[in-house]
Amino acid sequence: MTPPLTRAAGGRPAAPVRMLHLGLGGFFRAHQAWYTEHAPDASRWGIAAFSGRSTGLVTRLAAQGGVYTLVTRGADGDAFEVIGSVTAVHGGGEHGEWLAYWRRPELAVVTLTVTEAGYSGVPATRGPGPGTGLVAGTVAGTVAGTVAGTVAGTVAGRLAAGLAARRLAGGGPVAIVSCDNLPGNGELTRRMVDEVAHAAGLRLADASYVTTMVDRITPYPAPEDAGLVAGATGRADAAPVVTEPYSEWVLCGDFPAGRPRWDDAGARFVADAAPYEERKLWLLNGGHSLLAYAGTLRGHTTVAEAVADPACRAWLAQWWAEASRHLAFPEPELAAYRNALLDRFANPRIRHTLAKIAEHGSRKLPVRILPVLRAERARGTLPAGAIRVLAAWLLHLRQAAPARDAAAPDASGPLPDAARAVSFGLDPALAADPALIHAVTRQARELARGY
Ligand SMILES: NC(=O)c1ccc[n+]([C@@H]2O[C@H](COP(=O)([O-])OP(=O)(O)OC[C@H]3O[C@@H](n4cnc5c(N)ncnc54)[C@H](O)[C@@H]3O)[C@@H](O)[C@H]2O)c1
Ligand SMILES: O=P(O)(O)OC[C@@H](O)[C@@H](O)[C@H](O)[C@H](O)CO
Repeated sequence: MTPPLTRAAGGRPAAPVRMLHLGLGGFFRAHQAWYTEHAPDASRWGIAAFSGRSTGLVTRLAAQGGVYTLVTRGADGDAFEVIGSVTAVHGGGEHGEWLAYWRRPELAVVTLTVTEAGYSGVPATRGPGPGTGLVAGTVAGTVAGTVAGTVAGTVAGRLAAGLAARRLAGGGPVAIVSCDNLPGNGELTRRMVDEVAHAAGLRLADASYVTTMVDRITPYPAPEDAGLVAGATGRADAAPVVTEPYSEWVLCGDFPAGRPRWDDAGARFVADAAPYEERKLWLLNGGHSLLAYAGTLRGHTTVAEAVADPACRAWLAQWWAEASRHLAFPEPELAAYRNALLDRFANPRIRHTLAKIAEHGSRKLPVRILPVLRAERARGTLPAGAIRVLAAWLLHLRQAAPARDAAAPDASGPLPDAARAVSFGLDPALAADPALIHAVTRQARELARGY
């Protein structure tokens, strides 16, 4: 029988907890935990990671002391590495433990990967922005209850409760680091926490909200991963993660209580993360969304399959040309970025499903596609690449069963009406642009007929 992977057998000694993480998924374990593992001071920086709600992964990881195998999957083979930076794992319902970590004076950094949905109600725009809509009596009541030790349902509520508990315990400032695919994610997090705290009348410990651009394609784990790891490493791991070789982390903000030396592991600290966020969100994530909707219409199920199709590649090139016009990088640098991206998308050994990427389009398209669409409309053009994404999404919403997106009800009925209603849901100004709605409708008809 294959012996199990444990901290004592195959791992390394656990580091003291000085970091908290919310959103114990695959990406956190392939990215932030990996950078921490590779920092030269890793032995001083342990992470306590909490799931959103589920406990399956928590149970499996806890049984092996938090360690797991990271499989780095290149086009020509796999590399296996045991990651030991996660010292403790908890289910999202363990609120007493959550608050106890916040009260520890040595806590310095809190990271988040809670998906776009974790920021629901907060418009994903830069700057102070309008009200977040999170201020409801129920939310305020929940936060107040959490401080007393009961259940908090939202990301903002959990953070506010933690900061309130820290203030009561006399703890110093911490850094809160959002690692989700949203522009200005640090400021966004600050707004939602402040609004909830204000509504609940909570006084919070000081926090620095760090904005980051994160990048490492990490598909949802597949059932066969565990067997593959056991065969290659001789250890039975119930919770391995498969990721691509490429990795990038750009951070902007202060760490008042210190941080691991992530820069020595390849992370970059910059004065303004916005250009990096835009490049990644528009070219990579926007490209993903295009393939997720238009590639699926052509019968593909993974990113690699879709980019092997000349029609999809041409659509991608068209979208990238439009987006690149509005990015703050020299064209040769963008060309190199796009070429590298094409190789990453084409990695045939990474099984990244289009169905997973297609989820929650109404949260994703506003940050991945709309800034480019608006900039193109402002210069009087009808950008075919961006319009194709909207048209393919519209068809996806009309076909998806069961509907997984809040916009699905708007997508029924005659196509022009559906195009207008779905566009209105993204941004009322789009629905008031007849040339655009006409172009989306025409493109949807063409896509529906098939190429
Ligand atoms: N997977 C990638 O390639 C990748 C790359 C860059 C960034 N990201 C970011 O990381 C996020 C997570 O990706 P993943 O692949 O780990 O997904 P995943 O589905 O494996 O994990 C998501 C985690 O977030 C938690 N979560 C979801 N909603 C929550 C909520 N409302 N409150 C608290 N926790 C919540 C879940 O419980 C789970 O632990 C993405 O949505 C994206 O924003 C992912
Ligand atoms: O994780 P999501 O759902 O926000 O988006 C799906 C993909 O576009 C995304 O996960 C990318 O693979 C990732 O952002 C690459 O760094």
